[in-house]
Amino acid sequence: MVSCRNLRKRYGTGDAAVVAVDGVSTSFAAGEFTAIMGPSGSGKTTLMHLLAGLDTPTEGEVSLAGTALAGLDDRALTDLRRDRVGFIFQAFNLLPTLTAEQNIVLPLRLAGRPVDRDRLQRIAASLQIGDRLGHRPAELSGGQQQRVAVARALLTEPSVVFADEPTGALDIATGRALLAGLQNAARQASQTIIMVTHDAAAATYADRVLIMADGRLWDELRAPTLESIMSVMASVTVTS
Ligand SMILES: Nc1ncnc2c1ncn2[C@@H]1O[C@H](COP(=O)(O)OP(=O)(O)OP(=O)(O)O)[C@@H](O)[C@H]1O
Repeated sequence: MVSCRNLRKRYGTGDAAVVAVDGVSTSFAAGEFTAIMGPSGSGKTTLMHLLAGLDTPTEGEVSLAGTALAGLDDRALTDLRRDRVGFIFQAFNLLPTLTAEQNIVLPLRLAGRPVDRDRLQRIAASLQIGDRLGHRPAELSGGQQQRVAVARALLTEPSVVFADEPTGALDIATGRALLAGLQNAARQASQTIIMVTHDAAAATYADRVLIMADGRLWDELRAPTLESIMSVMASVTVTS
């Protein structure tokens, strides 16, 4: 569903240049839930942005939902993202003048697609924001805003969902509900989930964990457990 080959991203030039992603090749199957882990600065967010077409690689290729991103103009890329991709990022990008519910249904409205009210209610209830739907973002806590962004990403049933630290601002119970929701989206709706996290407990919800170090893939775990993740993370050495 998503794949990349020899992906490289360099920021800046000369002495100030930073190679954030340094030759990554991997793929993410339909219905697979992958967590990306690694030390701060190891390139996790940059890799995710490249895979999502939010940033352009210095070298290498990305294919998203069967389409090579390099061949797309801005308009085609925007259409592909709107139709096939959901985002759960740290910046929730909620529109301040709209209510939570209006924010959640906005992508469907923009695409001219009908809103399944039952599904909306189910997703909102599972994320524990069912009683906050009439509120504007400024009237919601950070964690509630995050869950509104998650509901917005899941409602359209995109083929691929990118999540950047989705449990960061949540209490443990709500975080688990969110992770179980992502796991269900992968298992039941065959959505491909790609999640960056620092939280090993969160990563155990994934089918596999990619561990990055210095912009490269350091290791890959299938059917990860807390123990196996902690063990690999402890083995990561950072050279720069
Ligand atoms: N726009 C940018 N311009 C210059 N350097 C950047 C830019 N974005 C990221 N970097 C650098 O690229 C490297 C990888 O950053 P990235 O944000 O991908 O890491 P990360 O693993 O997601 O880190 P964290 O866990 O701290 O969020 C870092 O050294 C960072 O300083």
